[in-house]
Amino acid sequence: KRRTVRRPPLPPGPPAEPLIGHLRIMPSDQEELVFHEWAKTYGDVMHLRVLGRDLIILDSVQAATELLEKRSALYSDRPNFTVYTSLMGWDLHMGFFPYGRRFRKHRKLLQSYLTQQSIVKFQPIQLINARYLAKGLMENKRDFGHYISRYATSVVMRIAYGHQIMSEEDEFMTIVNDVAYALNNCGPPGATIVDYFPILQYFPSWFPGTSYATFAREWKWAIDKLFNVPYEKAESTAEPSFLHSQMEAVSGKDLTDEDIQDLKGSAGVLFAGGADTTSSSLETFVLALLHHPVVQKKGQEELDRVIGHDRLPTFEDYDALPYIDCVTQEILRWHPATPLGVPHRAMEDDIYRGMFIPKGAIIFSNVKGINLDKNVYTEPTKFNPSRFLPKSQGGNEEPRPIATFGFGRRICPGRHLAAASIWIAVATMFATVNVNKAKDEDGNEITPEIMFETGLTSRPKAFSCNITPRSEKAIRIVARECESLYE
Ligand code: HEM
Repeated sequence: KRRTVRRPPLPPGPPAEPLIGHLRIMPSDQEELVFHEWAKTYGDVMHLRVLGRDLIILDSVQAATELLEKRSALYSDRPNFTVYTSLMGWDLHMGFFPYGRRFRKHRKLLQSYLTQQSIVKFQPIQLINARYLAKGLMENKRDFGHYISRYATSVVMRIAYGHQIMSEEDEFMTIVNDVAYALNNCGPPGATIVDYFPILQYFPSWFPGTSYATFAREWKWAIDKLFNVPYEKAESTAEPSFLHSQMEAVSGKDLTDEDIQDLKGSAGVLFAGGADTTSSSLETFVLALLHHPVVQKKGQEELDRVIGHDRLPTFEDYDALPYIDCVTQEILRWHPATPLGVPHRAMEDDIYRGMFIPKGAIIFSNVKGINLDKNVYTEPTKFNPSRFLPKSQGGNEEPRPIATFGFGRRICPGRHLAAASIWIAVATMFATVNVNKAKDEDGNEITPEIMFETGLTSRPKAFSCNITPRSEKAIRIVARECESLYE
Protein backbone atom coordinates (compact mmCIF):
# COMPACT_ATOMS: atom_id res chain seq x y z
CA LYS A 1 0.00 0.00 0.00
CA ARG A 2 1.34 3.48 -0.87
CA ARG A 3 1.26 5.92 1.96
CA THR A 4 0.36 9.48 1.05
CA VAL A 5 2.61 12.01 2.75
CA ARG A 6 0.53 14.92 3.95
CA ARG A 7 2.04 18.32 3.37
CA PRO A 8 1.86 20.65 6.38
CA PRO A 9 -0.46 23.64 5.94
CA LEU A 10 0.71 26.91 4.42
CA PRO A 11 1.12 29.79 6.88
CA PRO A 12 -2.18 31.55 7.66
CA GLY A 13 -3.38 34.64 5.80
CA PRO A 14 -6.52 36.63 4.99
CA PRO A 15 -9.29 34.87 3.03
CA ALA A 16 -8.45 34.49 -0.66
CA GLU A 17 -10.59 34.33 -3.83
CA PRO A 18 -10.42 31.40 -6.25
CA LEU A 19 -7.74 31.74 -8.96
CA ILE A 20 -6.72 35.34 -8.26
CA GLY A 21 -6.02 34.70 -4.57
CA HIS A 22 -5.36 37.92 -2.67
CA LEU A 23 -4.96 40.10 -5.75
CA ARG A 24 -7.93 42.30 -5.02
CA ILE A 25 -6.98 43.03 -1.43
CA MET A 26 -3.29 43.64 -2.11
CA PRO A 27 -2.51 47.18 -0.95
CA SER A 28 -0.96 49.53 -3.50
CA ASP A 29 0.22 52.11 -0.97
CA GLN A 30 2.18 51.72 2.32
CA GLU A 31 1.95 47.91 2.04
CA GLU A 32 4.19 47.54 5.06
CA LEU A 33 1.56 49.06 7.37
CA VAL A 34 -1.27 46.99 5.91
CA PHE A 35 0.78 43.80 6.21
CA HIS A 36 1.66 44.70 9.79
CA GLU A 37 -2.06 45.09 10.61
CA TRP A 38 -2.85 41.74 9.00
CA ALA A 39 -0.01 40.12 10.95
CA LYS A 40 -1.81 41.05 14.17
CA THR A 41 -4.56 38.63 13.11
CA TYR A 42 -2.64 36.01 11.13
CA GLY A 43 0.73 35.97 12.85
CA ASP A 44 4.34 36.86 12.11
CA VAL A 45 4.61 34.34 9.26
CA MET A 46 1.80 35.06 6.84
CA HIS A 47 0.96 33.61 3.45
CA LEU A 48 -0.58 35.46 0.53
CA ARG A 49 -1.19 34.17 -2.96
CA VAL A 50 -1.41 36.46 -5.94
CA LEU A 51 -2.32 34.87 -9.27
CA GLY A 52 -0.72 31.60 -8.25
CA ARG A 53 2.47 33.14 -6.76
CA ASP A 54 3.19 32.52 -3.08
CA LEU A 55 4.24 35.44 -0.93
CA ILE A 56 5.43 34.96 2.64
CA ILE A 57 5.49 38.02 4.87
CA LEU A 58 7.74 37.85 7.95
CA ASP A 59 6.74 40.27 10.68
CA SER A 60 9.16 39.47 13.53
CA VAL A 61 12.92 39.49 13.98
CA GLN A 62 12.69 35.91 15.20
CA ALA A 63 11.04 34.55 12.02
CA ALA A 64 13.25 36.63 9.71
CA THR A 65 16.44 35.56 11.48
CA GLU A 66 15.47 31.90 11.67
CA LEU A 67 14.65 31.70 7.98
CA LEU A 68 16.84 34.24 6.18
CA GLU A 69 19.89 33.94 8.40
CA LYS A 70 19.94 30.48 9.99
CA ARG A 71 18.63 28.81 6.83
CA SER A 72 20.40 31.19 4.46
CA ALA A 73 21.43 28.34 2.15
CA LEU A 74 17.72 28.10 1.23
CA TYR A 75 16.73 31.75 1.26
CA SER A 76 19.45 33.85 -0.38
CA ASP A 77 18.03 34.04 -3.89
CA ARG A 78 16.08 37.00 -5.24
CA PRO A 79 12.75 36.77 -7.07
CA ASN A 80 12.23 37.96 -10.60
CA PHE A 81 12.34 41.77 -10.67
CA THR A 82 11.14 42.30 -14.21
CA VAL A 83 10.04 45.86 -13.56
CA TYR A 84 13.34 46.85 -11.93
CA THR A 85 15.76 44.88 -14.08
CA SER A 86 14.63 44.34 -17.65
CA LEU A 87 12.38 47.39 -17.80
CA MET A 88 14.14 49.96 -15.63
CA GLY A 89 17.69 48.84 -16.27
CA TRP A 90 18.86 47.80 -12.81
CA ASP A 91 20.33 44.54 -14.13
CA LEU A 92 23.90 45.63 -13.30
CA HIS A 93 22.95 46.05 -9.61
CA MET A 94 23.99 43.01 -7.60
CA GLY A 95 21.12 43.59 -5.18
CA PHE A 96 18.86 42.16 -7.90
CA PHE A 97 21.18 39.32 -9.00
CA PRO A 98 19.96 35.77 -8.43
CA TYR A 99 22.08 33.81 -5.96
CA GLY A 100 25.02 32.38 -7.89
CA ARG A 101 28.56 32.91 -9.20
CA ARG A 102 28.19 36.50 -10.37
CA PHE A 103 26.38 37.53 -7.20
CA ARG A 104 29.10 36.03 -4.99
CA LYS A 105 31.82 37.78 -6.98
CA HIS A 106 30.22 41.25 -6.58
CA ARG A 107 29.21 40.63 -3.00
CA LYS A 108 32.76 39.68 -1.99
CA LEU A 109 34.23 42.80 -3.57
CA LEU A 110 31.81 45.18 -1.96
CA GLN A 111 31.68 43.49 1.42
CA SER A 112 35.44 43.54 1.87
CA TYR A 113 35.57 47.22 0.83
CA LEU A 114 32.95 48.22 3.40
CA THR A 115 33.77 46.28 6.61
CA GLN A 116 33.54 48.11 9.92
CA GLN A 117 37.35 48.41 9.94
CA SER A 118 37.80 49.48 6.33
CA ILE A 119 35.21 52.27 6.43
CA VAL A 120 37.30 54.15 9.01
CA LYS A 121 39.39 55.45 6.09
CA PHE A 122 36.28 57.16 4.70
CA GLN A 123 35.67 59.21 7.84
CA PRO A 124 37.46 62.34 6.51
CA ILE A 125 35.12 62.24 3.49
CA GLN A 126 32.05 61.95 5.72
CA LEU A 127 33.32 64.64 8.08
CA ILE A 128 34.03 67.32 5.51
CA ASN A 129 30.80 66.64 3.68
CA ALA A 130 28.81 66.83 6.94
CA ARG A 131 30.26 70.28 7.46
CA TYR A 132 29.45 71.24 3.92
CA LEU A 133 25.89 70.03 4.65
CA ALA A 134 25.74 72.36 7.68
CA LYS A 135 27.01 75.24 5.53
CA GLY A 136 24.28 74.65 2.97
CA LEU A 137 21.55 74.36 5.60
CA MET A 138 22.73 77.59 7.25
CA GLU A 139 22.84 79.51 3.96
CA ASN A 140 19.38 78.19 3.20
CA LYS A 141 19.42 79.15 -0.47
CA ARG A 142 17.62 75.99 -1.48
CA ASP A 143 15.24 73.48 0.00
CA PHE A 144 16.85 71.52 2.90
CA GLY A 145 16.27 68.25 0.97
CA HIS A 146 18.73 69.47 -1.66
CA TYR A 147 21.59 69.80 0.85
CA ILE A 148 20.78 66.46 2.44
CA SER A 149 20.78 64.78 -0.94
CA ARG A 150 24.05 66.54 -1.87
CA TYR A 151 25.63 65.24 1.33
CA ALA A 152 24.56 61.63 0.87
CA THR A 153 25.51 61.68 -2.81
CA SER A 154 28.90 63.32 -2.23
CA VAL A 155 29.95 60.70 0.31
CA VAL A 156 29.24 57.71 -1.93
CA MET A 157 30.41 59.47 -5.11
CA ARG A 158 33.80 60.09 -3.58
CA ILE A 159 34.10 56.57 -2.26
CA ALA A 160 32.91 54.97 -5.50
CA TYR A 161 34.48 57.27 -8.12
CA GLY A 162 36.75 59.78 -6.33
CA HIS A 163 34.49 62.68 -7.32
CA GLN A 164 33.68 65.47 -4.83
CA ILE A 165 30.46 67.33 -5.53
CA MET A 166 31.19 71.04 -5.29
CA SER A 167 28.69 72.83 -7.42
CA GLU A 168 24.94 72.90 -7.03
CA GLU A 169 24.71 72.14 -10.73
CA ASP A 170 26.88 69.02 -10.51
CA GLU A 171 25.66 66.53 -13.08
CA PHE A 172 25.68 63.69 -10.53
CA MET A 173 23.21 65.48 -8.28
CA THR A 174 20.74 65.55 -11.14
CA ILE A 175 21.36 61.89 -11.86
CA VAL A 176 20.80 60.89 -8.26
CA ASN A 177 17.64 62.97 -7.94
CA ASP A 178 16.19 61.42 -11.08
CA VAL A 179 17.06 57.94 -9.86
CA ALA A 180 15.55 58.67 -6.44
CA TYR A 181 12.33 59.74 -8.13
CA ALA A 182 12.28 56.54 -10.18
CA LEU A 183 12.96 54.36 -7.12
CA ASN A 184 10.43 56.13 -4.94
CA ASN A 185 7.60 55.70 -7.42
CA CYS A 186 7.97 52.34 -9.07
CA GLY A 187 5.91 50.21 -6.70
CA PRO A 188 6.80 47.32 -4.42
CA PRO A 189 9.98 45.54 -5.57
CA GLY A 190 9.41 42.12 -7.10
CA ALA A 191 5.72 42.30 -6.29
CA THR A 192 3.93 44.03 -9.14
CA ILE A 193 1.77 42.04 -11.49
CA VAL A 194 4.46 42.29 -14.20
CA ASP A 195 7.00 40.67 -11.85
CA TYR A 196 4.67 37.71 -11.42
CA PHE A 197 3.87 37.52 -15.12
CA PRO A 198 6.75 38.99 -17.13
CA ILE A 199 4.73 38.43 -20.31
CA LEU A 200 2.58 41.39 -19.24
CA GLN A 201 5.47 43.75 -19.87
CA TYR A 202 4.58 43.48 -23.55
CA PHE A 203 0.96 44.49 -22.94
CA PRO A 204 -0.12 48.09 -23.54
CA SER A 205 -0.03 50.50 -20.62
CA TRP A 206 -3.82 50.67 -20.31
CA PHE A 207 -3.85 46.97 -19.42
CA PRO A 208 -4.74 46.68 -15.71
CA GLY A 209 -1.72 46.53 -13.42
CA THR A 210 0.91 47.40 -16.01
CA SER A 211 1.27 51.06 -15.03
CA TYR A 212 4.47 50.42 -13.04
CA ALA A 213 5.95 48.74 -16.11
CA THR A 214 5.22 51.82 -18.19
CA PHE A 215 6.69 54.07 -15.52
CA ALA A 216 9.81 51.88 -15.35
CA ARG A 217 10.32 52.05 -19.11
CA GLU A 218 9.92 55.79 -19.12
CA TRP A 219 12.62 56.21 -16.46
CA LYS A 220 15.18 53.71 -17.75
CA TRP A 221 17.34 56.51 -19.16
CA ALA A 222 18.00 57.74 -15.59
CA ILE A 223 19.33 54.38 -14.42
CA ASP A 224 21.44 53.98 -17.59
CA LYS A 225 23.02 57.35 -16.82
CA LEU A 226 23.73 56.33 -13.24
CA PHE A 227 25.84 53.36 -14.32
CA ASN A 228 27.48 54.90 -17.39
CA VAL A 229 28.22 58.60 -16.84
CA PRO A 230 30.26 58.41 -13.60
CA TYR A 231 32.12 55.38 -14.94
CA GLU A 232 33.13 57.19 -18.11
CA LYS A 233 34.24 60.28 -16.19
CA ALA A 234 36.14 58.30 -13.55
CA GLU A 235 38.28 56.65 -16.22
CA SER A 236 40.09 59.96 -16.58
CA THR A 237 40.64 60.75 -12.88
CA ALA A 238 43.45 59.45 -10.71
CA GLU A 239 41.69 60.08 -7.37
CA PRO A 240 41.68 56.96 -5.17
CA SER A 241 38.28 55.27 -5.27
CA PHE A 242 36.55 51.90 -5.34
CA LEU A 243 36.43 52.00 -9.14
CA HIS A 244 40.07 53.00 -9.36
CA SER A 245 41.16 50.06 -7.18
CA GLN A 246 39.06 47.68 -9.30
CA MET A 247 40.56 49.08 -12.50
CA GLU A 248 44.06 48.62 -11.13
CA ALA A 249 43.24 45.03 -10.30
CA VAL A 250 42.43 44.31 -13.97
CA SER A 251 45.01 46.62 -15.57
CA GLY A 252 46.98 45.01 -18.37
CA LYS A 253 44.14 42.58 -19.04
CA ASP A 254 41.99 42.66 -22.16
CA LEU A 255 38.63 43.50 -20.69
CA THR A 256 35.66 41.42 -21.80
CA ASP A 257 32.15 42.87 -21.94
CA GLU A 258 31.41 41.09 -18.68
CA ASP A 259 34.47 42.72 -17.03
CA ILE A 260 33.27 46.17 -18.06
CA GLN A 261 29.74 45.46 -16.90
CA ASP A 262 31.18 44.23 -13.59
CA LEU A 263 33.20 47.41 -13.13
CA LYS A 264 30.25 49.65 -13.96
CA GLY A 265 27.88 47.60 -11.86
CA SER A 266 29.95 47.17 -8.72
CA ALA A 267 30.87 50.87 -8.52
CA GLY A 268 27.34 51.86 -9.50
CA VAL A 269 25.74 49.97 -6.60
CA LEU A 270 27.76 51.98 -4.09
CA PHE A 271 26.29 55.10 -5.59
CA ALA A 272 22.84 53.62 -6.17
CA GLY A 273 22.51 51.79 -2.85
CA GLY A 274 24.06 54.48 -0.71
CA ALA A 275 22.80 57.88 -1.83
CA ASP A 276 19.03 57.63 -1.77
CA THR A 277 18.79 55.45 1.35
CA THR A 278 21.01 57.77 3.40
CA SER A 279 19.27 60.95 2.27
CA SER A 280 15.82 59.42 2.90
CA SER A 281 16.92 58.59 6.45
CA LEU A 282 18.12 62.15 7.07
CA GLU A 283 14.87 63.64 5.74
CA THR A 284 13.05 61.28 8.10
CA PHE A 285 15.22 62.70 10.89
CA VAL A 286 14.14 66.27 10.08
CA LEU A 287 10.47 65.24 9.97
CA ALA A 288 10.83 63.45 13.31
CA LEU A 289 12.39 66.55 14.92
CA LEU A 290 9.39 68.66 13.93
CA HIS A 291 7.12 66.24 15.75
CA HIS A 292 9.44 65.60 18.71
CA PRO A 293 11.31 68.86 19.46
CA VAL A 294 12.53 67.45 22.77
CA VAL A 295 14.91 65.22 20.77
CA GLN A 296 16.68 68.27 19.33
CA LYS A 297 16.90 69.79 22.81
CA LYS A 298 18.44 66.65 24.31
CA GLY A 299 20.82 66.16 21.38
CA GLN A 300 22.04 69.76 21.57
CA GLU A 301 22.45 69.53 25.35
CA GLU A 302 24.63 66.44 24.98
CA LEU A 303 26.76 68.10 22.32
CA ASP A 304 27.18 71.34 24.21
CA ARG A 305 28.15 69.47 27.37
CA VAL A 306 30.68 67.17 25.68
CA ILE A 307 32.09 69.33 22.89
CA GLY A 308 31.32 72.90 23.91
CA HIS A 309 30.90 75.68 21.36
CA ASP A 310 34.44 76.07 20.04
CA ARG A 311 34.64 73.12 17.68
CA LEU A 312 32.48 70.68 15.75
CA PRO A 313 31.98 66.98 16.55
CA THR A 314 34.28 64.38 14.97
CA PHE A 315 34.24 60.58 14.91
CA GLU A 316 36.61 60.57 17.91
CA ASP A 317 33.67 61.85 19.99
CA TYR A 318 31.51 58.82 19.20
CA ASP A 319 31.81 57.08 22.60
CA ALA A 320 31.15 60.30 24.48
CA LEU A 321 27.89 60.99 22.60
CA PRO A 322 25.58 58.05 23.38
CA TYR A 323 22.37 60.02 22.82
CA ILE A 324 23.41 60.93 19.25
CA ASP A 325 24.00 57.23 18.62
CA CYS A 326 20.49 56.50 19.94
CA VAL A 327 19.05 59.15 17.60
CA THR A 328 20.77 57.41 14.68
CA GLN A 329 19.29 54.06 15.71
CA GLU A 330 15.85 55.60 16.17
CA ILE A 331 15.94 57.10 12.65
CA LEU A 332 16.71 53.63 11.30
CA ARG A 333 13.89 52.10 13.37
CA TRP A 334 11.13 54.72 13.08
CA HIS A 335 10.96 54.78 9.31
CA PRO A 336 13.47 52.47 7.62
CA ALA A 337 14.49 53.70 4.16
CA THR A 338 13.49 50.34 2.64
CA PRO A 339 10.30 49.58 4.61
CA LEU A 340 9.68 46.16 3.05
CA GLY A 341 13.36 45.30 2.70
CA VAL A 342 14.40 43.66 -0.54
CA PRO A 343 12.59 40.35 -1.09
CA HIS A 344 14.35 36.99 -0.98
CA ARG A 345 13.17 33.82 -2.74
CA ALA A 346 12.82 30.30 -1.30
CA MET A 347 15.15 28.02 -3.29
CA GLU A 348 13.58 24.75 -1.99
CA ASP A 349 10.42 23.60 -0.25
CA ASP A 350 10.79 24.11 3.49
CA ILE A 351 8.88 23.56 6.71
CA TYR A 352 8.96 26.17 9.45
CA ARG A 353 7.12 25.89 12.77
CA GLY A 354 4.97 23.18 11.18
CA MET A 355 4.05 25.40 8.19
CA PHE A 356 4.89 24.71 4.55
CA ILE A 357 6.95 27.26 2.62
CA PRO A 358 6.90 26.35 -1.07
CA LYS A 359 9.92 26.57 -3.36
CA GLY A 360 9.78 29.81 -5.35
CA ALA A 361 7.85 31.71 -2.66
CA ILE A 362 8.78 35.38 -2.46
CA ILE A 363 9.83 36.22 1.09
CA PHE A 364 9.37 39.74 2.38
CA SER A 365 10.73 40.79 5.74
CA ASN A 366 8.39 43.57 6.76
CA VAL A 367 11.13 45.77 8.17
CA LYS A 368 8.82 48.61 9.18
CA GLY A 369 6.34 46.17 10.73
CA ILE A 370 9.14 44.45 12.65
CA ASN A 371 10.38 47.83 13.92
CA LEU A 372 6.87 48.64 15.16
CA ASP A 373 6.53 45.40 17.14
CA LYS A 374 4.68 46.27 20.35
CA ASN A 375 6.20 43.29 22.10
CA VAL A 376 9.65 44.76 21.57
CA TYR A 377 9.20 48.55 21.51
CA THR A 378 7.10 50.65 23.89
CA GLU A 379 4.92 53.18 22.06
CA PRO A 380 6.52 52.13 18.78
CA THR A 381 5.17 54.98 16.65
CA LYS A 382 6.81 57.55 18.93
CA PHE A 383 10.26 58.82 17.92
CA ASN A 384 12.02 58.22 21.20
CA PRO A 385 15.82 57.70 20.97
CA SER A 386 16.08 57.18 24.75
CA ARG A 387 14.39 53.80 24.34
CA PHE A 388 17.82 52.32 23.55
CA LEU A 389 19.59 53.75 26.60
CA PRO A 390 20.36 51.54 29.61
CA LYS A 391 17.76 51.56 32.41
CA SER A 392 20.32 53.24 34.68
CA GLN A 393 20.22 56.27 32.31
CA GLY A 394 16.44 56.43 32.13
CA GLY A 395 16.09 54.28 29.00
CA ASN A 396 14.24 51.04 28.23
CA GLU A 397 17.23 49.02 26.94
CA GLU A 398 15.22 48.16 23.83
CA PRO A 399 17.11 46.33 21.06
CA ARG A 400 18.64 48.08 18.08
CA PRO A 401 16.61 47.79 14.88
CA ILE A 402 18.62 45.07 13.17
CA ALA A 403 15.90 44.34 10.59
CA THR A 404 16.51 47.69 8.88
CA PHE A 405 19.54 46.35 7.00
CA GLY A 406 18.06 42.97 6.13
CA PHE A 407 19.23 39.47 6.89
CA GLY A 408 21.63 36.63 6.09
CA ARG A 409 23.82 36.48 3.01
CA ARG A 410 21.97 39.43 1.46
CA ILE A 411 22.28 41.74 4.48
CA CYS A 412 23.11 45.30 3.39
CA PRO A 413 26.89 45.50 2.81
CA GLY A 414 26.73 49.30 3.24
CA ARG A 415 25.23 49.21 6.73
CA HIS A 416 28.31 50.36 8.66
CA LEU A 417 28.96 53.16 6.21
CA ALA A 418 25.30 54.23 6.28
CA ALA A 419 25.13 54.33 10.08
CA ALA A 420 28.37 56.36 10.25
CA SER A 421 27.14 58.82 7.59
CA ILE A 422 23.88 59.35 9.46
CA TRP A 423 25.64 59.67 12.83
CA ILE A 424 28.07 62.41 11.78
CA ALA A 425 25.35 64.31 9.89
CA VAL A 426 23.05 64.23 12.95
CA ALA A 427 25.85 65.29 15.32
CA THR A 428 26.91 68.14 13.01
CA MET A 429 23.33 69.33 12.53
CA PHE A 430 22.66 69.39 16.27
CA ALA A 431 25.87 71.38 16.74
CA THR A 432 25.19 73.96 14.06
CA VAL A 433 21.50 74.48 13.24
CA ASN A 434 18.04 74.64 14.79
CA VAL A 435 15.27 72.77 13.02
CA ASN A 436 11.82 74.29 13.57
CA LYS A 437 8.40 74.24 11.99
CA ALA A 438 7.82 76.57 9.05
CA LYS A 439 5.10 79.21 9.39
CA ASP A 440 2.26 80.02 7.03
CA GLU A 441 1.38 83.55 5.80
CA ASP A 442 -0.54 84.25 9.00
CA GLY A 443 2.38 83.26 11.17
CA ASN A 444 0.88 79.93 12.26
CA GLU A 445 3.24 76.97 12.57
CA ILE A 446 2.82 74.26 9.94
CA THR A 447 2.91 70.72 11.32
CA PRO A 448 3.62 68.38 8.41
CA GLU A 449 1.80 65.07 8.23
CA ILE A 450 3.85 61.92 8.79
CA MET A 451 3.48 60.48 5.30
CA PHE A 452 5.93 58.48 3.19
CA GLU A 453 6.36 57.55 -0.48
CA THR A 454 5.85 53.95 -1.63
CA GLY A 455 8.66 52.24 -3.52
CA LEU A 456 11.76 50.16 -3.00
CA THR A 457 13.08 53.11 -1.03
CA SER A 458 10.78 55.43 0.82
CA ARG A 459 11.26 59.01 1.99
CA PRO A 460 8.84 61.43 3.66
CA LYS A 461 6.37 63.11 1.31
CA ALA A 462 7.51 66.69 0.60
CA PHE A 463 7.21 68.94 3.65
CA SER A 464 8.47 72.34 4.69
CA CYS A 465 10.50 73.36 7.75
CA ASN A 466 12.58 76.26 8.99
CA ILE A 467 16.30 75.62 9.49
CA THR A 468 18.42 78.43 10.96
CA PRO A 469 22.04 78.70 12.25
CA ARG A 470 22.42 78.10 15.98
CA SER A 471 24.78 81.06 16.41
CA GLU A 472 27.15 83.45 14.64
CA LYS A 473 30.01 81.45 16.10
CA ALA A 474 28.67 78.25 14.54
CA ILE A 475 28.54 80.01 11.15
CA ARG A 476 32.20 81.06 11.49
CA ILE A 477 33.42 77.62 12.58
CA VAL A 478 31.58 75.88 9.75
CA ALA A 479 32.92 78.36 7.19
CA ARG A 480 36.47 77.82 8.46
CA GLU A 481 36.11 74.03 8.45
CA CYS A 482 34.78 74.04 4.88
CA GLU A 483 37.77 76.00 3.57
CA SER A 484 39.78 72.83 3.00
CA LEU A 485 37.17 71.72 0.48
CA TYR A 486 37.96 74.66 -1.76
CA GLU A 487 41.75 74.29 -1.57
C1 HEM B 1 20.10 53.86 5.75
C2 HEM B 1 20.70 53.35 4.73
C3 HEM B 1 20.46 51.98 4.17
C4 HEM B 1 19.43 51.09 4.38
C5 HEM B 1 18.21 51.27 5.27
C6 HEM B 1 19.70 49.92 3.57
C7 HEM B 1 18.90 48.79 3.56
C8 HEM B 1 19.15 47.66 2.79
C9 HEM B 1 18.34 46.46 2.79
C10 HEM B 1 17.11 46.23 3.63
C11 HEM B 1 18.88 45.61 1.89
C12 HEM B 1 18.37 44.20 1.54
C13 HEM B 1 18.87 43.19 2.53
C14 HEM B 1 18.27 41.81 2.35
O1 HEM B 1 18.05 41.39 1.22
O2 HEM B 1 17.98 41.13 3.35
C15 HEM B 1 20.03 46.26 1.32
C16 HEM B 1 20.83 45.70 0.36
C17 HEM B 1 21.89 46.35 -0.22
N1 HEM B 1 22.43 47.59 0.17
FE1 HEM B 1 21.72 48.79 1.60
N2 HEM B 1 20.87 50.11 2.89
C18 HEM B 1 21.37 51.35 3.23
C19 HEM B 1 22.55 51.91 2.80
C20 HEM B 1 23.40 51.34 1.90
C21 HEM B 1 24.68 51.88 1.50
C22 HEM B 1 25.33 53.13 2.10
C23 HEM B 1 25.17 51.05 0.53
C24 HEM B 1 26.47 51.12 -0.22
C25 HEM B 1 27.39 51.97 -0.03
C26 HEM B 1 24.21 49.98 0.33
C27 HEM B 1 24.34 48.94 -0.57
C28 HEM B 1 23.50 47.85 -0.64
C29 HEM B 1 23.67 46.75 -1.59
C30 HEM B 1 24.74 46.65 -2.66
C31 HEM B 1 22.65 45.82 -1.33
C32 HEM B 1 22.39 44.49 -2.04
C33 HEM B 1 22.95 43.35 -1.22
C34 HEM B 1 22.65 41.96 -1.76
O3 HEM B 1 21.71 41.78 -2.52
O4 HEM B 1 23.40 41.03 -1.41
N3 HEM B 1 23.17 50.18 1.18
N4 HEM B 1 20.19 47.51 1.89
